[in-house]
Amino acid sequence: MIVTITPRKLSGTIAAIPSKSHVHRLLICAALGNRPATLPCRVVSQDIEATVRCLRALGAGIAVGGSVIAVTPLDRNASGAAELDPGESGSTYRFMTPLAAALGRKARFTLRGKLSSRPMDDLWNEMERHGAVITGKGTDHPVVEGRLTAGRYRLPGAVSSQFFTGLLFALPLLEGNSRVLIADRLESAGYVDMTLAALAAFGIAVGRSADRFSVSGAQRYVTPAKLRAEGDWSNAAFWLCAGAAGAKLAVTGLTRPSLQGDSVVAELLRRMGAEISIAGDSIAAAPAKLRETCIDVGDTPDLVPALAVAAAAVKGRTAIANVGRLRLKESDRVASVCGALNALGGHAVPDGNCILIDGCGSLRGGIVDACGDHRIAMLGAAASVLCSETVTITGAEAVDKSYPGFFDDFAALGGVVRTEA
Ligand SMILES: O=C(O)C1=C[C@@H](OP(=O)(O)O)[C@@H](O)[C@H](O)C1
Ligand SMILES: C=C(OP(=O)(O)O)C(=O)O
Repeated sequence: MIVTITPRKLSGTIAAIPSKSHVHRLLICAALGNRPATLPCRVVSQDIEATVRCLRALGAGIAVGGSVIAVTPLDRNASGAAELDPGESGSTYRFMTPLAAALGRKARFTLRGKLSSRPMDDLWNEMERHGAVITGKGTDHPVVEGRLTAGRYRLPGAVSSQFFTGLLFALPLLEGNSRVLIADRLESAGYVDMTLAALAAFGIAVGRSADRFSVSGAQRYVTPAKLRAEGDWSNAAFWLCAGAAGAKLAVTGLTRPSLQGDSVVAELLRRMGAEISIAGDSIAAAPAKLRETCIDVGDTPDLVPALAVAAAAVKGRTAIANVGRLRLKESDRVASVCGALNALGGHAVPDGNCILIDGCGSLRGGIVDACGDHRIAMLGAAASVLCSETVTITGAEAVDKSYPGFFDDFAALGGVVRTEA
């Protein structure tokens, strides 16, 4: 799909969609829980559909409809091979791999897009040391068999926090006690904190110290009375950064303090000089004279495409530091973020472990290739608030991965959007 945007001043308020990271976690816990549960979820993205599909394949009963996802827990004693299709969702894939092995299920995966080239080796190595047999590595159809055993796991902290989250869902189901050691600094740590909070809500205890997680075996997931996912700060960041860059935009339904590390975006924009106002669960961002900053995104990699829009509005340099792991996402986001900004007349370059953005307060317009990446498509649209000419986004359907109604919301804010097949 090709989307062409004619620049307009945007204004208005958007209701945050449910956090996909939080919904993944609540669905997995509910599928392992002790009774049926319902989760309000008014927007079901492709990634959420992926988790629903995989949990169904493992035997959970899941009905999606009427802004609610109803979950009947899976039968832990089910056996036989399961066909798991995580689509392009890295979270789903890395959460399901140890979970299927903990349940002793043979899992045949079908991976799509770039997913087979995203890192898995460190997780697989540890799983193989603990009872799993994995074939078809590096293909779109890896197969995981064998039953995972408890013990001492050791993983690098600077590849993907999703390895830790996957193990933390799985290890409480095993017979013995386990430890998961963090080989170096854990990046994207906020996502693991979100996992621990979801587990705690289901009565699962995990010990946490600076360099390890301790997990007792034979724990039971006990479904709480009410499930509710927070509003999605990662996607709200596009509206807030577009607001800081040149529109007055507000997002409602954002929890504070939040389980999501990406909620730091409000603070980061304030540091850049944007006018951020907070009233209850509503956050508004308005342009002001933005200043040069250096932002470390080791814990919040998904914010970079949105922050790049705010950085283009600064008259001066923004250094976005600790970006190495952005190369491991749906696209190489170091290249695709720079490519998108530069295609619109901006100045962004990779510099070691940084992206340097030299803004001049405005952009020209041009053609942005979404590179099969939802967050790059959203970057293109949000950046149009700074453009004097049209912005064309090729592969714009990528937004469906996390935010299917993105262009409807953009139009609701006064955006002028033309769509071609
Ligand atoms: O656990 C999660 O929900 C996520 C963790 C992060 O991945 P990494 O831990 O690989 O950085 C993030 O980029 C991804 O979009 C969602
Ligand atoms: C990287 C992302 O997701 P995942 O890793 O789940 O594919 C994302 O949503 O930006």
